[in-house]
Amino acid sequence: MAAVQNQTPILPKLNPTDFQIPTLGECTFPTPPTRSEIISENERILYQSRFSDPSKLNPSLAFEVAGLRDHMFFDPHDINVGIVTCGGLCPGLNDVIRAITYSSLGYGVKKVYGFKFGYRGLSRQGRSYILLDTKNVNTIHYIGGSFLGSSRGPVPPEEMIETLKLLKISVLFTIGGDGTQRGAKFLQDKITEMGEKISVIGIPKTIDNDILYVDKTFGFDTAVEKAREAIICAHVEAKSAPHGLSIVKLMGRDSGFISAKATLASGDVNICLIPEEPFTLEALFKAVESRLLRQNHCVIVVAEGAGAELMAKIQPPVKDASGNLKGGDIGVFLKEQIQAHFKKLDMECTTRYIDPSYTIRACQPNASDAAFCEELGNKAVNSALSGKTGCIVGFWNQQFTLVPFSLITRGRKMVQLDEHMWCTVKAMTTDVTGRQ
Ligand SMILES: Nc1ncnc2c1ncn2[C@@H]1O[C@H](COP(=O)(O)OP(=O)(O)O)[C@@H](O)[C@H]1O
Ligand SMILES: O=P(O)(O)OC[C@H]1O[C@](O)(COP(=O)(O)O)[C@@H](O)[C@@H]1O
Ligand SMILES: [Mg+2]
Repeated sequence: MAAVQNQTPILPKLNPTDFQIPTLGECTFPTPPTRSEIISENERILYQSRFSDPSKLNPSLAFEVAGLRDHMFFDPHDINVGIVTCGGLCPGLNDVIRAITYSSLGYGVKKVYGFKFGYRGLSRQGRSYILLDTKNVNTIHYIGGSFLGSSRGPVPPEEMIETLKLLKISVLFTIGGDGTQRGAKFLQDKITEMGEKISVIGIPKTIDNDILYVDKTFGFDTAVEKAREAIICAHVEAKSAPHGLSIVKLMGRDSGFISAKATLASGDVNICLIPEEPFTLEALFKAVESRLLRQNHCVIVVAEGAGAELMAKIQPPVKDASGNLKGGDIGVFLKEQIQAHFKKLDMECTTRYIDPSYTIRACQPNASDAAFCEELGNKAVNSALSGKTGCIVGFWNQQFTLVPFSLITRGRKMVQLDEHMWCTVKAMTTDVTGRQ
């Protein structure tokens, strides 16, 4: 097998201090009787759970546990909290908003502010919010999207702090992806510099599942489920036409997890293209051609960030408002290139192009994601009341963790070309890297 490239710093040099969560100070308020599990401050979740030599296992490389402590830093009856959702939509946003609202009010928090349209709602010019209560969030989990709206684009941390202080907000929950948590880190650094006692707790959101040190983000399972439905339809279309070719484009700017997982889940994909593994058009044409001649149909799944090097030759990538690089439409490009190729060959190829991107991320979460969101929201509130700050509530080895902003903002999680999941995809599909 050709040497694989490993883009993600999955096992970078980590120090025990990298896992330390900042706290606002001593917890002096006894936690009221609660149904929530009380976490001892010393409990940890090992970073490395798989090993061959136990003597080399370093137990100080471990995550703090998300959840309630026996004492609280904040007296909930004295504080207001805020919630903001930023970046692209993701199934489950409303479920997390609802869980945080219910949990906060359950502890007796005075007011829950929901900021409108991302960080913009915390800015001086665009300041906009609504008070959340059990009535107005009661049924928001029945639908997708964000009840608060979302946006991309920066806001100076000074302006956000001004808003937080004006509304006497002691905790801000930042629901968003890597960009949001970078912004949250910026904000929390400024809060520390100014000596303010405001906690910033992130809840990682992204259908792309590209957050470092988090096994799975909410909405990802739903996105895979929806992507699989699209692939099944694409397969039906391809099989029903002479020399039928279906191309399904899925989201995934830098990481191809949705495409890879949906390929595994459907079993109907013949070629899977992700940003992490370059491919050549020549190898792709050859693979489609031989598949059509042998089996009469072919299904290609392509993540939006795949073939970035090919696309860059046609049109340089542009930046979105948050600074994320976006290339041209790889799905449309492939459709046109393949059609032109078969025209030249004078070979029939009935091409269908399916792009379910926005329908996948705007939908209601599935049951498993909805339950996950409920727990994430509760863990976020519990951790914030315990004086934790500067971290997200993560999920690692089936446990809810606290992961410092400084750790998750080191990069983006990507598919490792030698990991079992991708190797299984490769075994089920045709290689078009041009290396074989
Ligand atoms: N390095 C950064 N510093 C400060 N704010 C950032 C940074 N990166 C992103 N943001 C802000 O976070 C928000 C969401 O980021 P974005 O990348 O669009 O989505 P996501 O959080 O889903 O990755 C935007 O308002 C963006 O301006
Ligand atoms: O149309 P938009 O808002 O730029 O969203 C598209 C982006 O959303 C995503 O699905 C998720 O990205 P974020 O989690 O960073 O918001 C990307 O894969 C995709 O490029
Ligand atoms: Mg992002």
